[in-house]
Amino acid sequence: MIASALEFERAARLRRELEAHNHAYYVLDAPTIPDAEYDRLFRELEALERDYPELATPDSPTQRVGGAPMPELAAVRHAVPMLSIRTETDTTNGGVVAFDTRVRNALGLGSADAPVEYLGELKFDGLAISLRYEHGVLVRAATRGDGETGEDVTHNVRTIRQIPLRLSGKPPALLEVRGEIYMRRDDFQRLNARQEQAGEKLFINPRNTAAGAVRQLDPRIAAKRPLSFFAYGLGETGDWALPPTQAALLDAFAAFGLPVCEHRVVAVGVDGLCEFHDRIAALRDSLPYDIDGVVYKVNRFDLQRELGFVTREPRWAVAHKYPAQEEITELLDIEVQVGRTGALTPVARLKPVFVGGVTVTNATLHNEEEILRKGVLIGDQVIVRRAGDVIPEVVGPIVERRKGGERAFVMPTRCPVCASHVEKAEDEVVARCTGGLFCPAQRKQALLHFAGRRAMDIEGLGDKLVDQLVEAGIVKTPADLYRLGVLALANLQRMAEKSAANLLAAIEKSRHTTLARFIFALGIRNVGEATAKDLARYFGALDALMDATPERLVEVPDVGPVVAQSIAGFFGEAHNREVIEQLRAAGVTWEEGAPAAPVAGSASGKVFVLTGTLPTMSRDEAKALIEAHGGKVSGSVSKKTDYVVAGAEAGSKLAKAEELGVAVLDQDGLLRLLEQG
Ligand SMILES: NC(=O)c1ccc[n+]([C@@H]2O[C@H](COP(=O)([O-])OP(=O)(O)OC[C@H]3O[C@@H](n4cnc5c(N)ncnc54)[C@H](O)[C@@H]3O)[C@@H](O)[C@H]2O)c1
Ligand SMILES: [Zn+2]
Repeated sequence: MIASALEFERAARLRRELEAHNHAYYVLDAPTIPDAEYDRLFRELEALERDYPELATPDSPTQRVGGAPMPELAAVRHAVPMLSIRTETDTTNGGVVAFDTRVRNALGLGSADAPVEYLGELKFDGLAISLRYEHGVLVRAATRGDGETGEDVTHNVRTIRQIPLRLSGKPPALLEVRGEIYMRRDDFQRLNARQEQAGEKLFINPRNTAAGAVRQLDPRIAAKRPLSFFAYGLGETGDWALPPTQAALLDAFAAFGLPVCEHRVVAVGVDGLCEFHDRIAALRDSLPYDIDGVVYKVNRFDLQRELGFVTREPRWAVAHKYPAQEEITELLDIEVQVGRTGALTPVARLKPVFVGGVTVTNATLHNEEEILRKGVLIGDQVIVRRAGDVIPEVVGPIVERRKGGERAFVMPTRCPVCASHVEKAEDEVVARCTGGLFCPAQRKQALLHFAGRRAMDIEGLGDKLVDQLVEAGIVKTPADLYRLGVLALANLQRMAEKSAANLLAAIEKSRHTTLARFIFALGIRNVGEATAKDLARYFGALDALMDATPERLVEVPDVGPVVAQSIAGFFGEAHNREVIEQLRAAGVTWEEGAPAAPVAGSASGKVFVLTGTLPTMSRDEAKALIEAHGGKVSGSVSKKTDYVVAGAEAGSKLAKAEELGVAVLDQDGLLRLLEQG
């Protein structure tokens, strides 16, 4: 066949694209498409070049390994080139049969000859490295580069604890060990958690993070990235009398103190390889690191030598890949889910995609900031990753594939479940629905909290019962509890008449409570039992609390701006007020008193901060004394602080007071002030 202009152009285009992807992957360590997509393009070009040999060029990506070395790093020539491995595309056992047949034919074996012995290994998803040991001492580490010339990365590799600087046992005078540097999945997650905390860019996946770390110019950066290593092959070996097989070589490596993966098996013929393939496939998710497949190698070195090489790969090895852990799909929409505590979580709705062995249709995006950080737009082509038993995630968009119709996600200002307003505290990343008492998404949580022992104390209203009551639609808000009858309860599964009567009695008993318990029972965010008590004491009556402004609320002892905002936000939501009215109408009562008389004491209206150890008073005693004189004690020093009371070993708060010019008192000074006013 003669290639038409169409095929000619397609091949040229594929070469250009693959070239650009090689650069992004091998040189920048920042690929923009998943490996699976790259492999599809690569195979398309291979097929074109096979069908139309005149399209093949000597510089085609199908003819070469890796990418150009970085000029900033010193070049290292590999005496024994670092090759690629042919990937068997047939994902069934056909691939194994084809490989075994090729090997047998090349070795001139007939059907009467014994099956070939192979070594099955894992195909680690990391970065190939060549370690040169002279007289047992690590003298140089080099990347693969373009296979002929790599980069000197000794300075970084020395920081990897798993790579011995000196071999143990009786190593030969010269030994080049080849292997894979990779990052464990848990190390990767911890690293990203640290990045997130520091507000820094998240890494995409373990492979590119490992490769990026090894190719840093500054070894201090590499030292901070937790890297691991497995040895699996040989470069230059001088006059070392080689072990006879790959299996024996790996044992020798282990004896030298080099890490060797435990999952390796001598497999006899096609059946042995298939068994290994299936066993590892079942194990893959539970391995602590990513693998993209298994590798089969002819075990005997004399046979390997006989088989030799083609352009970029040995004839004696083949890789069998597993389903990709990263794939491309379309981000159809971003929906918002409301959790039990009212947290709003954006969830990516994806065009179904097969990745990591399962079909994925949605993935969490955690929060709004995460979406901004990843830069994904609704309608984008995105990379989806599912590795191990980690939940699927959207890695990022493929920006080059945007068509212009994509749109940004906007966090709703109303809860998508109950339409209450949504609030996001200044120092929080999570947005929340404020309709705690009313929101169906938060119903179960709200009821359980309401019925809790330290709240309304409704005995017998636990997890299972709340589930049933909510799922049967019998109870929607706490107020509905007080309208329950025996009839409704009798319809529930496994509810005996006796326990129904007991529950109703417990509900009845809870009808009369205290204001503090009632406030706590409402489940206002950041309002615990102690704060509820303070609020009850300070305001005396519920209406006064409900109408208090944030400015007024911060006057309550121990209530800061964040708590004040939660309280005001909660009562600002009309739905919550409705439920409170219903509770009152249902006969829930408590004693109300007068608001705590503002203590017209000597410290009235003044804000104090306590720090260090006072000579005779505990911190609680000092606080009680200040409050008894009408003062307020706050936890941190600001411009609003009137006095800092400093004892022995006062720390940063004292320094801050001095910096802001706030008056500083010792214990005597405090006592004098409170006495005299
Ligand atoms: N996403 C992109 O843009 C992009 C671009 C270029 C390459 N790639 C990916 O890179 C890979 C191609 O690179 P390649 O030429 O290195 O081929 P390869 O990764 O498929 O196979 C060769 C490599 O396998 C590794 N390996 C792991 N375990 C091994 C073992 N037990 N024994 C021997 N070797 C082992 C070695 O590092 C070796 O260099 C493909 O997976 C491709 O998808 C992706
Ligand atoms: Zn809601």
